[in-house]
Order: sequence, then C-alpha cells, then structure tokens
Amino acid sequence: MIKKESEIEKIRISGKLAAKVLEMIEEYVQPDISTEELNNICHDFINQNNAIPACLGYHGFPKSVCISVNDVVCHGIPSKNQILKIGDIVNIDVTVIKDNYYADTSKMFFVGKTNILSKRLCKVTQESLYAALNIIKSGIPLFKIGETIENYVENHGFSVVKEYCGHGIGSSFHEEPHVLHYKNNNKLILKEGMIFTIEPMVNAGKSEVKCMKDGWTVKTKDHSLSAQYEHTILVTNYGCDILTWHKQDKILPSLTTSL
Ligand SMILES: CCc1ccsc1-c1ccc(O)c(O)c1
Ligand SMILES: [Mn+2]
Ligand SMILES: [Mn+2]
Ligand SMILES: [Mn+2]
Repeated sequence: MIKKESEIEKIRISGKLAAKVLEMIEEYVQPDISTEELNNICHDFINQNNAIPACLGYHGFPKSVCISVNDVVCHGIPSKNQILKIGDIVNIDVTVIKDNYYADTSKMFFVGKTNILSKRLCKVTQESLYAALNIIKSGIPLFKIGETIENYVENHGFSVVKEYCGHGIGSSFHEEPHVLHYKNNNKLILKEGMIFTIEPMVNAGKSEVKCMKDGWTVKTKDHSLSAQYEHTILVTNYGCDILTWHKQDKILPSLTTSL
C-alpha cells in the first residue's frame, strides 16, 4: 500500500497526463457532440502521449473513458447515439496507464447554460471532495474521509452513493484500501506514501442506484441528477499532494494542513 519514491515519481507523471486529458477535452464538450466522439478524442490524446486508456477492456468495458450524463451516476458507455444538449451535466472519468503506472481522475462539465440545481449539485460534490482532501495527512484514520464527505453532502441536502468507493492505485487500477465516501469505522491509519483515489458520487435526490441492462450504466433510482469528482492523491506528512490536479481545480495542487 505504501509506494517507493521511484513509483511515486511514475504515478506523478501518469497523474499529470490524466489531468491533461480533462483539460484538453473541455473545449469539445459542447451541444451536438456525441459521447462517442468525446471518447475517441480522449483515446487518441492518450495514445499520442504514449499511454494506454485503462478502462478499455477492463472487466470487458467497451470504451476508453466513462462518460456519465445527468442521472447517470457512473460507468456511462460513450455512444454515437448519445448527443449532448444544452443543460446537460457530464462526468468524464479518465484512467491512464503510462510506463506501467495508473492514475485516475474525473470531473463534471456543463453543456452550455445549466440550471441552478445542476450547478449547486456539482459545486457541493466538488466541495465535498475538497473537504476530504483538506483533512488528509499521515496519522489520521481512513474513516475520517467518509465522515467528512457524508457530513458535507447531507448538510447540503444531497445524498452519497454507497455502492462505489475510492481505491488504492499504482501498478494496478484497484488496490487496497477501499475508500468509502460515507460514515464507516475503518481505522486504518493513513501513512506517507499511500496513493489512492477519492471519488464521491452525489445524488440530488435519494442515494439508491440501479444498473441498466447493458451491465454498465448506473443510474439514480429516482431519476435525480448525479455528480462525481475524482482525484488520485498521495498522502504526505503535511497533508496530501493532488497528483491529478488540473487548472480548472479550485484548490491548490499541494495541500498543507491548516495549522
Ligand atoms: C470502466 C472502468 C470500470 C469498470 C469496472 S469499475 C470501473 C471504474 C470506472 C471508473 C473509476 O474511477 C474506477 O475506479 C473504476
Ligand atoms: Mn475514475
Ligand atoms: Mn476510480
Ligand atoms: Mn451524472
């Protein structure tokens, strides 16, 4: 679970590339583009950077990135029949493998003008991730992450999806620990050199989700909107480094704990 310095350096490089994919794709997220086209632009960019899209073929997933629109919670399959329209909220989830090391990140994009609820849901979801990032440092127990996220989300009237969690990452896509986004009693103490993702999925309505017949697409049961933000982070003794920090982020790339 604790990475060597040489591994951390490689994951930093993968993290910068994964973040660059989300920076690159932003200008293409417009009305009338298909999610298949967005997938292909990401796929080509990843290949041009001598890396591999980790989602393609992972447990049989058919595309290179996950694109989840509106009430899709996660694992949305890019499709030529899915055309973005004004008001949509879109999560693009990118995992790259570069020099055998993984990094995983996602964020929300707005298609043209979106309504107040969409904006508030995305803002609260991103802020819940940031609230967790701000308490992370070596020595704290893992459960503090889920407690911080769930409290923040519930205090703003939304709900946290419980079926999916963050995860250790490095030379494989999913490693220990499982990082729950809600209250739990995992007393594992965070240590310098641990690298994992935090990726809260937040629903505007109830937390329940359902998987579609395609075996992948996860939607909210009550058809309410859902948002997600994900970063790959490194635990340090002063806080955490955000290895997938990108320029649209509203938080500093290398956090120090508030004294
Ligand atoms: C499509 C990739 C995939 C397949 C099964 S779970 C999964 C996935 C997608 C996004 C993630 O951030 C993640 O950690 C896993
Ligand atoms: Mn991801
Ligand atoms: Mn992930
Ligand atoms: Mn969604």
